[in-house]
Amino acid sequence: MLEKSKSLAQTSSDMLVEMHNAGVSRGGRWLVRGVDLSVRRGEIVTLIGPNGSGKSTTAKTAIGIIQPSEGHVHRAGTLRVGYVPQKVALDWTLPLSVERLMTLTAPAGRQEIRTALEAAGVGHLAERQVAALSGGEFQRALLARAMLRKPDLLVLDEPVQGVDFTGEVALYELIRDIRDRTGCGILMISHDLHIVMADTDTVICLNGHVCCRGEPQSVMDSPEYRKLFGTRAAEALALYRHHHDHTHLADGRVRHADGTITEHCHKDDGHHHHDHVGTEAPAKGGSDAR
Ligand SMILES: Nc1ncnc2c1ncn2[C@@H]1O[C@H](COP(=O)(O)OP(=O)(O)OP(=O)(O)O)[C@@H](O)[C@H]1O
Repeated sequence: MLEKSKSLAQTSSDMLVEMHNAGVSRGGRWLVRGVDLSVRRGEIVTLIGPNGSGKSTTAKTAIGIIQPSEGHVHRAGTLRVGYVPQKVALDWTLPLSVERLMTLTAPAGRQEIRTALEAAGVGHLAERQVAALSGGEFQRALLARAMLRKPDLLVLDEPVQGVDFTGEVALYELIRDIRDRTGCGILMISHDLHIVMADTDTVICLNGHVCCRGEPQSVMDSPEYRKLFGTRAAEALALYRHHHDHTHLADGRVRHADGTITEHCHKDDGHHHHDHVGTEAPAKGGSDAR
């Protein structure tokens, strides 16, 4: 198996990370395969997909925490990564202030910490115990910590987990502000199959492979949606739906719409007829079950 991960001077100066046909296998099983992905400076790329579809594995492979089992990952030579993982290992019974949380992974000066917390909208919580933070406040603190590294690439694994809808909209606005202010690229994993930030440049839907990709079109103008979530939410979020034209069998093989069964599927293998991205009616729907 090929194992390639390298920095290439030949990528354009804006290119932060590129994956070409990257796959990760463990114990004889492909966790994810055939991933093509790139994130440039100032770009927001969102990974969506059901649980276990390989989103975290893909993000970790992009930043070098995991080496690809096949394919290639190219990162800009001087790439600084800010990473907010899905799970943070904390002993919630121990006293830990927000300020101290900021220095658990790397040292940072007090002023620097204050500035980062202010920028994330939680400057007033520096002395607060982490266990006493709300879900949204905790995610903001983690974002502030990631920003301390002044990253070129910010990788956010489910940044709105445990956050209610209003908090989710506010967090997405903060993430967009961070991109606008710093010009960093953002690779984000969305916890929701259907809703992604309107500012996302590219949505990539994974299900062990790239099912489909494209731009989310922000057209949330249905009266029902606006009534439910408000006009502001409609401006901040976009709905992304897609159709599946194949089924993942229990043994890992793929049954296509035309009835054929293959070991794996790729978008150009001739079995797919309508991989696409579209903005549709706002009712949640579309299945991505294996
Ligand atoms: N080190 C590992 N060894 C074996 N299997 C693994 C390993 N890491 C992840 N997996 C499996 O790979 C699959 C993809 O996991 P991954 O965490 O990338 O999915 P995900 O899309 O991020 O899921 P979720 O939405 O639940 O967070 C899962 O079935 C998971 O159990």
